Amino acid sequence: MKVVLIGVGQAGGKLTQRLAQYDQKMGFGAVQGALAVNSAKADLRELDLDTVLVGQDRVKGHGVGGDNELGAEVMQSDATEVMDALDGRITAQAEAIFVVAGLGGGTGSGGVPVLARELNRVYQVPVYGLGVLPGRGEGAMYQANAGRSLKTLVREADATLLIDNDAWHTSGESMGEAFEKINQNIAQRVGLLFASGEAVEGVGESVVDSSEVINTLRSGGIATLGFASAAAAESAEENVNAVTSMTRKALLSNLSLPNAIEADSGLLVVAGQPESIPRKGVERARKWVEQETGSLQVRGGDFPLDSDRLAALILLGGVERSERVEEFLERAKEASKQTEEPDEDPAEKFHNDQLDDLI
Ligand SMILES: Nc1nc2c(ncn2[C@@H]2O[C@H](COP(=O)(O)OP(=O)(O)OP(=O)(O)O)[C@@H](O)[C@H]2O)c(=O)[nH]1
Repeated sequence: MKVVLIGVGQAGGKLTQRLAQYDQKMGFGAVQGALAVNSAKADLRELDLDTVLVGQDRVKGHGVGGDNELGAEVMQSDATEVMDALDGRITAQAEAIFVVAGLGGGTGSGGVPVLARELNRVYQVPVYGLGVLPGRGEGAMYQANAGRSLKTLVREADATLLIDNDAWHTSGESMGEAFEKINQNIAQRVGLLFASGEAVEGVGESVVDSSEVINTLRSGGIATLGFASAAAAESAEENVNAVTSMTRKALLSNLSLPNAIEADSGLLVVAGQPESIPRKGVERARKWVEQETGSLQVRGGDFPLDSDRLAALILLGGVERSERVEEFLERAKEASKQTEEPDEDPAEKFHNDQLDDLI
């Protein structure tokens, strides 16, 4: 899938750079363009990407200090500059645009929903969010910001792929130490998702194509991505168990939003040398994903990759009913009460007024 990436805020910029580098290193050619937008000049200077500084008149290049309402305002005021910088990058080949941000901060949190809305107005291709949720150990401001940002981004983007900062967090490790590992995990699995569906010479009909990624995300809402890999034996027959067991691992213990298994739609991609991918194993694993997710729309396909390993990539769409999302929204609502005036409305569901929309 040919994509254009726009990273907003510090985490958004870093992740966009990692994704572009991974795509280049692997020679996939899926990332067609990448841009970083921030209100903090110093964060942009560290990136090896084209950049746009927003909000200079309001914050003088110093960032919005975690104020995501201000983040949304500066993005709105400077939306024309950002859209101008994108001109010519979103070519006829681009199949999707991803706006990338840590949802707990200020610039990215406030800026991405605004940018998603602007992009959706102008471009025909789907606009997806790639959002990072703060870990449980991060402060109330991060949780509250992320709650409002997520709620608004889900409304404005065609779908939002979520990464939970606790997903690969091991005990004893600080959040800062964990970032490197998390970013690497994100670059690999999201990079493989972008690349699956790229045209490959002499492909068979079981090879996945970009429309399957787009169809899986068509239900909108929140999406998650699972990944696992295993050593491959040479013949496909010997790899049936490897495919089913790595599919189990990808879904049950390695989702970017852990335990968000109940889904509207799914896509299982098995990557590896084409002759080592067992048809029977992929079909068996795909059926198993259908049972586990309760979705009757689980697609399956191969991704030919020159590697001595096999990998399973599982994209799930429409996972917003999951406990993990509810648990996060509860946390965000509690944090909003702490950081703002108390709110007496006890409504508990996602589509309520307790977490105000940002825009
Ligand atoms: N996974 C990951 N998360 C990060 C990284 N850097 C920051 N975050 C998370 O992103 C949130 C903070 O967002 P930032 O991107 O730092 O903030 P910002 O958008 O630049 O906003 P301001 O600094 O307030 O202008 C927090 O929840 C962090 O946990 C990173 O490199 N990787």
